[in-house]
Amino acid sequence: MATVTYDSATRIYPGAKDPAVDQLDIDIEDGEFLVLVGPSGCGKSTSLRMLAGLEDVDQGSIRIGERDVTHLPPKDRDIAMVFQNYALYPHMTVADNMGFALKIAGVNKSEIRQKVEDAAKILDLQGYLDRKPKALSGGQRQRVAMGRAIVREPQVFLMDEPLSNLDAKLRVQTRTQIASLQRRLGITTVYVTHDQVEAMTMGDRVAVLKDGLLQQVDSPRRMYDKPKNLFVAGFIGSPAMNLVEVPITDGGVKFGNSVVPVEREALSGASDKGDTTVTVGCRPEHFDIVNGDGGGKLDKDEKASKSKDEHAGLAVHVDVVEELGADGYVFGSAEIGGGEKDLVIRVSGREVPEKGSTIHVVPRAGETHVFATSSGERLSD
Ligand SMILES: Nc1ncnc2c1ncn2[C@@H]1O[C@H](COP(=O)(O)OP(=O)(O)OP(=O)(O)O)[C@@H](O)[C@H]1O
Repeated sequence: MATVTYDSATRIYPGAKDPAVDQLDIDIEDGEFLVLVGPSGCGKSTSLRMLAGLEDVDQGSIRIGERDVTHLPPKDRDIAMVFQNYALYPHMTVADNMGFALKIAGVNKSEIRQKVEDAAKILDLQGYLDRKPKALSGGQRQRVAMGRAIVREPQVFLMDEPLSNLDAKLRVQTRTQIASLQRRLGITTVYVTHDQVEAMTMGDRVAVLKDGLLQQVDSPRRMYDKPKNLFVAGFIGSPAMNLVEVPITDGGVKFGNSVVPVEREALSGASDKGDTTVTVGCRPEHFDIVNGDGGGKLDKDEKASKSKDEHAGLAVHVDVVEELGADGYVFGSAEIGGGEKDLVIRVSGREVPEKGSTIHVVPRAGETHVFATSSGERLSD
């Protein structure tokens, strides 16, 4: 087991103008499950391949534990990689596939057999050791690829989209299995995915990349609750956070009729930069329906007592309703900051409003986010 340190690690592909990975700094703890996530082309595979030794590091360095591995060949790094396509040898049995790296390393036959059987037990592959990969399901092949990594008992696991060839249901099952297996083995793991749900459900911490630049590295909870900038706010969460540009006014920031508290210094910081607007964010589940229309949450007495709030509510015209069973999502539009803005609002699956109706909502106190419109940086706490 070991820590992994990216220290200003940079990769510039020959002939490229901009770095594919630009001064990446991440300290990964011993035994940690770190997920690299971001849109296509953001540099996550390159970052992983730099750690694997499959891509040059042009500036900066990478360490595994105390060892500087920046210029070591892959075989000397004590890592095991699980690829997207599994890269199993079709002519070898499952057992031979799993034990191949140990055979090359000169480990004796009985020890290899023991390690393969131990890994097969963990992965529920005992009954398949004599089969060839073509006689396995996608999920079983994926487990063989995992098994091949496990038998090597490496210091670090590297995984590049290992679930992308599985269907949606199996992907959900397998991600839970991989996450719990990793926790059991306690081996430091770096995992690449473009799927933010996968990132949030599997990682101890998540690192979001964009255009080769690290945007934020944090626990899934913090990433969701306190996105550092507009990009992370829009990327993490599904459906995405509602982000609306509104004018800066003296009393703070107005979202419909609700005033969103922002520290005075943060606002003056934004206006010092010449910004006349800020961007306010509110997640779909952080709106309260205040008039009961369509929301139906409030009984008559409550409605009467809430009558004051009705005036505070933002009128949202319901364009489309997506019913997902437990939840429903209202896709609507509202007038905010002098313009018509699209909004997504989560409602209870049993109380979805009619398409074409109007509901009134207020962003829940303490659940709004404020970002500088020009730089995208977070202004609110
Ligand atoms: N061998 C290469 N030669 C030149 N440019 C490359 C090479 N490999 C990747 N790139 C470029 O580097 C950038 C980062 O690529 P990378 O594969 O790391 O992205 P990614 O985030 O893993 O994307 P994806 O999710 O699509 O796999 C991209 O702009 C890509 O076009």
